[in-house]
Amino acid sequence: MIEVCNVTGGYKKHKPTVKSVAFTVEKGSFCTLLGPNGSGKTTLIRLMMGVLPLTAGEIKLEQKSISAYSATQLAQKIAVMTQENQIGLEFTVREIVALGRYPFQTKRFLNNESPYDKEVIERVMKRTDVWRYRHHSFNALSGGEKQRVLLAKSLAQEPEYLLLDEPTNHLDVKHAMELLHLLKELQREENLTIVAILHDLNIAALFADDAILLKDGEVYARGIEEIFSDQQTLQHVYGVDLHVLYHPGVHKRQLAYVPPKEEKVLQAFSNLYTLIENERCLSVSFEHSLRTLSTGDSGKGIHWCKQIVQYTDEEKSSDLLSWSGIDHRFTRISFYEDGVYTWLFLFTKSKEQVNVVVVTDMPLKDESLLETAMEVSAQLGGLGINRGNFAACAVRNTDTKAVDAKKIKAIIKREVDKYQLVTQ
Ligand SMILES: Nc1ncnc2c1ncn2[C@@H]1O[C@H](COP(=O)(O)OP(=O)(O)OP(=O)(O)O)[C@@H](O)[C@H]1O
Repeated sequence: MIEVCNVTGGYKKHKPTVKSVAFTVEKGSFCTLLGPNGSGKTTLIRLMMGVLPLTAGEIKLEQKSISAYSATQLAQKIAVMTQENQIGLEFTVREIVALGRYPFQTKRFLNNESPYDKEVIERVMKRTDVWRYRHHSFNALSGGEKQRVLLAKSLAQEPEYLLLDEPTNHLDVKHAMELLHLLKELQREENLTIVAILHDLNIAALFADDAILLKDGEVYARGIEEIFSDQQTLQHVYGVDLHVLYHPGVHKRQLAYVPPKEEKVLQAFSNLYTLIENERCLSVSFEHSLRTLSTGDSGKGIHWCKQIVQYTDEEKSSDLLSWSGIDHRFTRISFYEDGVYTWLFLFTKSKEQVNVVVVTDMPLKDESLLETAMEVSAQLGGLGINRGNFAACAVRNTDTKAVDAKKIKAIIKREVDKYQLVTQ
């Protein structure tokens, strides 16, 4: 266990970079240090390693102050992987990794490797996928390759604790995921305790068990669940607009960053779509993708959609929102304008079911699209009509204005009632 007890310190005595930071890293856990550039993450790692002096507080490793450990004793327990990407002398990759065995060697010479040292060096190089570069010069490697060599050097120390400063820096997505998987394996198999500075918040949310969020050298928030469920905290600390989402495949949260909004002049509603009605189909297509909720044969769910096609024959299309088997005799296309917003309704019939497409420039967010779908379903059901396929498209997927649910209900009722007359 590592205990960071009210630690203050940095580069200037009277202006500390890290201020009264306190947290505990449990043995065998994976804790990530988060925070924007300059928030003090690297400085905190340096303070934890005793590289920088503390002005106040204490760092304890297994209940004992780190100042009570000798440098060798500490190196036998903790390995640190920093961002030192340039090494002055010409070392081969293997020589760099072999430096990790230094704390265990009694005679401190490079060629004093025991058979066990050799075995460890080979094992960690293979595990980090750098064995094939063993005879290459370290300085001639790419940034990502160097990063993996530095990890191999840290692992060669066979540490119980591993402190990593941006380990995925320079790594492509495959190598970043592999490195994190490897760390998780080591955590599981060897009970390795990991403290890692991570800039990629989505990677942090996927792999870490615990998190400390720093802002201006102080702990602003802590805990994976607490930090990643709170959109406002992350927006405030990082100063970017983002959404917190659930990962579709695993029980984790992920972030979707929102680009700065472009000032767009909203076009007249009639210029936003193209309607085609011919023997083969009824198609509505949009110049830009619209936020769409649908139950079509293809393109089910909430997504962005550029075209909805309803075929008269049993045709199917997999790359756009479509359904088939409509009877043109029962098609009704109508508009509703309330002076501010416009609604386009397409009613069609296939077999004994009524399909509905609703397009509007009213700013509807996803919840309102869902409410629209439920309202259409309820209204049709109330009239004893079987609901078939459905799509609701919003020109603007925003939440800036509260949507008047009563008004939507009244518009849908009016249009469904009118359609009922067509089917009779
Ligand atoms: N050697 C140094 N001497 C003086 N000030 C330093 C030194 N290293 C860092 N600082 C300052 O300390 C503050 C915190 O830096 P630190 O590197 O700890 O932040 P960080 O959170 O790791 O940032 P990043 O995400 O950019 O790596 C910054 O304002 C930085 O300018």
